[in-house]
Amino acid sequence: MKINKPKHDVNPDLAKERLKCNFNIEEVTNIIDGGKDKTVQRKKIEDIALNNGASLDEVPEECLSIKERYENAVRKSCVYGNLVRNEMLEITGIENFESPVLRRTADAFFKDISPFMLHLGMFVPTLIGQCTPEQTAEWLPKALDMQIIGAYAQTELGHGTFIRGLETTATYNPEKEEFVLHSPTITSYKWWAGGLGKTANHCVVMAQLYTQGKCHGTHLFIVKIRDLDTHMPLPGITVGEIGPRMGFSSADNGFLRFDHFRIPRENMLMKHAKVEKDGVYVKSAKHGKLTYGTMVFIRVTLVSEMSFNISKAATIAIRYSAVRRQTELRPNEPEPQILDYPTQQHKLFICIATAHAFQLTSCWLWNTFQAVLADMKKGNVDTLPELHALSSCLKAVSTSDALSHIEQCRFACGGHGYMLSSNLPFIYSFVAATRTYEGDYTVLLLQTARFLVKASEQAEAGKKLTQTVSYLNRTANADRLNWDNTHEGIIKSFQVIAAGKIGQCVKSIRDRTASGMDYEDAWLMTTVQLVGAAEAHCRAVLLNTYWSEMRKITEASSADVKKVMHQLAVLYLMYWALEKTGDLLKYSSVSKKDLDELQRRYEELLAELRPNAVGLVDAFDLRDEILHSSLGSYDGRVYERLIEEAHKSPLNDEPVNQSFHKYTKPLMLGKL
Ligand SMILES: CCCCC/C=C\C/C=C\C/C=C\C/C=C\C/C=C\CCCCC(=O)SCCNC(=O)CCNC(=O)[C@H](O)C(C)(C)COP(=O)(O)OP(=O)(O)OC[C@H]1O[C@@H](n2cnc3c(N)ncnc32)[C@H](O)[C@@H]1OP(=O)(O)O
Ligand SMILES: Cc1cc2nc3c(=O)[nH]c(=O)nc-3n(C[C@H](O)[C@H](O)[C@H](O)COP(=O)(O)OP(=O)(O)OC[C@H]3O[C@@H](n4cnc5c(N)ncnc54)[C@H](O)[C@@H]3O)c2cc1C
Repeated sequence: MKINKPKHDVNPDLAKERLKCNFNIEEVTNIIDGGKDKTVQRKKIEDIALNNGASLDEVPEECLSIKERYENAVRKSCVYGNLVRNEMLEITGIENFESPVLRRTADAFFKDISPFMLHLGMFVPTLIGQCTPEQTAEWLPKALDMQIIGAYAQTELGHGTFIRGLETTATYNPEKEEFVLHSPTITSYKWWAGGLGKTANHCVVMAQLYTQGKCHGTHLFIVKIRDLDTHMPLPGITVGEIGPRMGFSSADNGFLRFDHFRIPRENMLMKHAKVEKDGVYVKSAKHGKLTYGTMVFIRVTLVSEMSFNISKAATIAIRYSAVRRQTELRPNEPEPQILDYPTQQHKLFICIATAHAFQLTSCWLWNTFQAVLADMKKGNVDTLPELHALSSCLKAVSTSDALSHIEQCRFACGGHGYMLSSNLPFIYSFVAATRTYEGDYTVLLLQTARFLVKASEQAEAGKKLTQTVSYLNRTANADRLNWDNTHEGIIKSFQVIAAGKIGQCVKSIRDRTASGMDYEDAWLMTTVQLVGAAEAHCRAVLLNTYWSEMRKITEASSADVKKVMHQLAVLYLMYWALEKTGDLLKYSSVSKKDLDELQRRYEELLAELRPNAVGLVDAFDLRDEILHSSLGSYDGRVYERLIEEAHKSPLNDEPVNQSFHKYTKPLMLGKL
């Protein structure tokens, strides 16, 4: 495999680590990419991005003012967008505009985020999923060609989670064949939409549809908000940026208020429901929630996005841990590499395993999503509830796990991990947002819980369940599982934990309703348990999917690759078994002795993986331009880079800052 040769000598400790690696790195890279041809394609696309102006910042993004950061991000987005349009999509195929490869190369341009991300990330997918063929023909080519730039404006100041509570109205006027968009209250301001504040000239808007005096609930509309030539907001539109945030600092999250703003009837996205010219409302959808389709799509893609983010953080922290030496273990011996500490391995090796677990699960989820879309094309929506339940819990758990693993990577890098130049704070604050946006963690787990409670009741009634909950058919009446200290045994025990927790939720709800509570209150009182049950179900799905997909995908691999991939998956199973010992003790016959044995094997496995740690992160094949990290570069020149980055601080532009003469000196002289 062609690697991008470092310009400098590689740090000797890192070089030694690479000699220790006992498997073929390229083979693992191919597995992660989904095949050798995909690796070749990815590298070709990365070359286009990296040879054409990526990383073109003279001053680090974070040293710029808010305005400069935004303007710089727009400049780079235009360079990048042009490459996507003219070169990269030629390679992926236009239908793959959401390819993770494009997302990955975008990181070479932006440490933080592109103001155009939501254009490709949500605006275009909404057009694809919600337009009639005529509307698609009208809007999609313009959007893909970036003649129009869009945002996705759903959330309002007063409501994000509860979509049915949105207040923006779209009232149909049959005389003029127009909708009138209006924001009737302060809480109905659209709020948060990425790219809306300053960049977009169009947006998709979720609003309550009124026609013939009746509200038909939330529907989607495409709205031109700015003049295409002057970029001035159109009359009736108030639009702006919502202000500084924890992350997303180079983008322009926006607010938007409508004052009786008129749009043509054809601007309602009418794939699933329409308003006729005379104002008659016609619903064609066989399922009530198809307008939520873009959210399901993004939740599906976020699982792979989390794998990518963990792999970046793990690469940085593991390479750094190979270079960093700290503390004397024995007198007169060199300080060990911090990677030699089992506690460090415990923080970091799970990150490698989790990146693989999420990558394989995301491919499986993507295939499930495609199968559901194919069913829906044939008019069958029966498989949608299971997809919604799955994508909800996998989005919730993958973003939450990614966040805590990335935080561990930062801890693993000590003080230097706190530097923005390490890139870990950027990765962390980006992922922190994912736990909230596209459906908050708790809220989405409660959606999965609804599905699980129903499934449990069906299992109780002897009905055969769909694949991801079929374990409820086998375990619904099982009291405590006989502990079986094998890999399959661990997976089964997670299914029994999930079944036990779901069963306990059903019982709590029934007990509460039996004692006179109405169902809504009984549900509400049980929500802490319901969130736990949905999380347990998600863990069972993740463990089972990772294990079975890993075995499938490595069937033809070399023995060494098979071994190391197997070790990672076992590490993942053991890690989660040890994290959930309380649940295991409650729902299986596991003993203290079994758990001690599991702990011992886990610690041995960390030591077995240790020589391959750097090789495993090298297999993620993240080029320095994508990693943007003083701590994680391929050559391990950590200290040199930290100093180089320090010199870029604008505070070092002059030896004495003017504030000394203005404030400090007068203070020192008592002249303030
Ligand atoms: C040009 C160069 C540019 C450079 C660009 C660089 C790179 C780009 C390249 C690629 C991009 C790649 C990636 C981009 C990735 C990500 C994008 C990035 C950022 C995204 C930013 C975030 C955007 C947002 O946040 S948008 C707003 C999202 N909002 C939410 O998610 C709200 C959450 N709330 C809900 O979903 C719902 O309100 C709810 C909680 C589900 C409740 O809904 P409700 O209507 O009240 O329903 P109810 O609870 O009563 O349930 C009834 C019934 O319906 C079922 N149900 C609910 N939802 C669904 C559904 N979606 N599908 C199917 N069924 C559903 C529910 O289960 C109930 O069923 P039942 O009655 O129990 O049977
Ligand atoms: C960086 C970022 C980018 C975003 N981009 C966009 C965008 O482009 N377009 C867009 O439309 N939106 C966007 N959003 C908005 C985002 O989708 C919402 O913030 C998100 O859906 C959560 O909704 P909320 O803010 O109303 O939180 P709330 O619903 O108010 O949640 C607050 C708390 O209440 C809890 N809670 C709420 N409801 C329940 C319930 N039923 N049961 C139990 N607990 C509950 C939640 O768990 C949470 O802890 C973005 C947000 C962020 C942070």
